[in-house]
Order: sequence, then structure tokens, then C-alpha cells
Amino acid sequence: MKIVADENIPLADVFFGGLGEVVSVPGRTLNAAQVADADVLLVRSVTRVNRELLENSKVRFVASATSGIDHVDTDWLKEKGIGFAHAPGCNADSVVEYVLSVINVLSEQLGFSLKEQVVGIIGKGQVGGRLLRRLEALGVRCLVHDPFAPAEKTEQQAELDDLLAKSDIISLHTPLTKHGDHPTFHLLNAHCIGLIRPGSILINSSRGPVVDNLVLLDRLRQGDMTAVLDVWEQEPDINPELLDHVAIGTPHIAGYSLEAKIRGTGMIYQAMCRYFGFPTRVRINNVMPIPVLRSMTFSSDVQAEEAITTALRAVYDVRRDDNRLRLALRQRKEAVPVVFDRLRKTYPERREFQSLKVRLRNATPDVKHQLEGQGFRVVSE
Ligand SMILES: NC(=O)C1=CN([C@@H]2O[C@H](COP(=O)(O)OP(=O)(O)OC[C@H]3O[C@@H](n4cnc5c(N)ncnc54)[C@H](O)[C@@H]3O)[C@@H](O)[C@H]2O)C=CC1
Ligand SMILES: O=C(O)C(=O)[C@H](O)COP(=O)(O)O
Repeated sequence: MKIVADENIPLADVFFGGLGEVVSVPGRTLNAAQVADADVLLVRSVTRVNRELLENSKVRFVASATSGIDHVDTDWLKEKGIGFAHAPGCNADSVVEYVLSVINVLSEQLGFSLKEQVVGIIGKGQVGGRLLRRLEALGVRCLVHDPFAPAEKTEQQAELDDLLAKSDIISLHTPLTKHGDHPTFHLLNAHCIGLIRPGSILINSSRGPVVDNLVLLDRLRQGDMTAVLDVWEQEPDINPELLDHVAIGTPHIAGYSLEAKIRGTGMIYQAMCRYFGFPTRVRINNVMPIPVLRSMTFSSDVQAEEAITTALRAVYDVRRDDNRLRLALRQRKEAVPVVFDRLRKTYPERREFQSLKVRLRNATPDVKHQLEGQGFRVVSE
């Protein structure tokens, strides 16, 4: 069996090597000739999977090691009887921790207390739902807008216009869709961006085109709101002027924790085994590398907020990713798309909060409870 795989799928050989010959290719430029004699195609978000790519191939199964599937023409695959799988939720914790790091950094830079903010979550799926739980564990008031998955508590549920007008922090977690009852392409258009209150923060880690980037840039030029972008229109050729106007800008890496990427590979491996009726021999937990930072100890007088900030920043600080992007673009040695894709390809190892064991010496049960609410593994000593 010939398996053509995006070269940025980590551990592709480890998972798929026992199932066939794995051929690695750059996903962004993958073309029909490269998949013509493949049986299986494994992609990430940068490969457009459609009739043009596959109509003359013998591919029987396609999998994307991602949560989003806007790059895949699933209707066409279905029509042709080609199997398809993706990895829902593989990187949800990674994106949540990106957003928590953003909020943590901005609360210090802009001088606000998170407990006094209203956070509006648009899209309550794997990412939005988990973000909601972590924020609630911190005692933060949240509003939720999702026409397909209404909030469990009525006081959280909000129409889009209301949420935009009432939230101090707005975080987008919808897929990119162009059809259906509630399409999200330019969901945040001129009307919606106009509803965001002066002083509010908009975070987009969903897909670039969910926000009309030119309208956003116009609003940011007025200097009365803050935006954070991980995803951009026209990736990888992002607008440098927009980067200059956002407080934090990163190259679509919110979901790039090592756990998330390996989970993504493992999930599509399991799906392929199910599809072809193969036994699964490789286990995700058995191939997950041990983190460099394994534990951290706090003494008895530590307060919950201080412990969470310290642990969170030790595991992930979004400013490192923002710096890498700005520095690389400022050097002007490579074109914008080359920089954007290089930073993604060479992304340094980043771990999730659950990789850190937090040791607490005589700390109160509240500190333990709050750290656990943010996903850290806590041991009381
Ligand atoms: N920046 C990054 O690295 C990553 C980005 N993503 C993006 O985030 C998106 C969300 O990820 P998940 O939570 O894992 O997906 P999901 O499919 O679990 O959740 C998406 C939610 O959005 C809701 N939704 C759909 N249309 C909506 C609309 N018009 N208004 C409000 N809500 C709407 C759905 O009902 C669903 O509950 C993905 O589709 C992907 O595009 C996902 C992972 C990593
Ligand atoms: O899972 C998704 O959806 C994402 O946005 C991925 O994190 C994107 O990563 P790549 O597939 O572009 O490497």
C-alpha cells in the first residue's frame, strides 16, 4: 500500500510504516502527479483535497490530522466512495492554552483582572466548550454563541450581536463554512466589528476568513480595541500591516502543542486501521516524548492566581511565538509566505499543561482545585 503523507505529520513513519510505504511530500505544493499511484493520502490543513487533486488517482482513503476540514471537499470524496477521516479535538487543549496564555499576557500588559471580564465564546465545540470550562473554573463570566450547540446555562446563551456588544474579550472557535444556515465566512463583517466595544479584545484562533481582515485593520487603525490573530486571511501570505496592528500575532500555531500533533497523527492512524480492518499496533501514549519540564514545586504560602500564572508561563508563553514571527519578518531575508511556513515547519517543542506535575507543599485545597481546573496534574505533599 502506498501512503502519501504531508512531511509535517509528525511520527508518520512510526504510525504508518507498518501499514505500507510512506512517501513524505510538502503539503502546501502537493499535486495530482504526486498522488496518482497512492492508495492513501494523509494531509494537514494546507493541502486542498478535491477533484482536481484526486480524480486521476487510485486513492481510496484520505485523512487529515487536523480539527478543521475546510480544505477538504468532503462531498466529492463521498460521491466517489473515498473514505475520509480527520482528528476532531486532537488539538483542542492546545488552542485553549494558547487563548489562556494570550489572556494572561494581556491582563498584565493592559492591567485588567480576568475575574472582572466577560468573555464571549463564539463556537462551543471541542475548543470553545473546553475554554468555557477552564474559564468557569477560574470564576470568569462567559457568554456563548453557537446556533448548533446552545449553551447549557440560559444566562450564558447570547445572540451574536449581543455577545459582541457585551464582551470584554471575544474568542472565535467556529469552523470556516461558506454554505448552510449559519455560514462563518466573514462572520465578523463590518456590522459585527462595529459592535465590538472600545477597549475590548478580539482573539481569532479559528480560521482567518471568519473575520473580514480588511475591516478589522480599519478598526485597529482607530486604536480603540485590541486584536490577537493566530489565523489570517490569505495564509501564508499574511498582511504585514495587520501584524503591525495586532497586540499578539502568531503563524497559525495555536494547535501546535506536541501532544496535539502526535494525537492528530494517532487519531488518523486509528481511523485508517478501522477503515481497512487492520489491527492497531501503535499506541499514542507509548510514543509521546517525555517533557523537558516535568515538575514544579510551590510552597505553602502560594496563592492560586500566582501558582497558575507561574505554571502556565513555564509551560507556554505566547509571546515567544509572537516574537519569532515579528523578528523573522523584520529581517526581510525571506518572503512573507516563506517565513510563515518555515516558522510552522520548525515549530519548537511546546507541551500542554497536563504534561506538568505541580507539587504543592501544604497548600490549601483551593489552590489544588484551581490548578487542576486549568489542566495541571497536582500532587499534594
Ligand atoms: N489555530 C489553530 O491552530 C486551530 C484552529 N482550529 C479551528 O477552530 C475550529 C474549531 O475547532 P473545534 O472546536 O475543534 O471544532 P468543533 O467542530 O468541535 O466546534 C466548532 C463549533 O462551532 C460551531 N459553529 C458552527 N457554525 C457556527 C456559527 N455560525 N456561529 C457560532 N458557532 C458556530 C459548531 O456548532 C461547533 O460547536 C476548527 O474548525 C478549525 O478551523 C482548530 C484547531 C487548531
Ligand atoms: O486542526 C486544525 O484545524 C488546525 O488549524 C491545525 O492546527 C493546523 O495545522 P496544519 O494542519 O496547518 O499544520
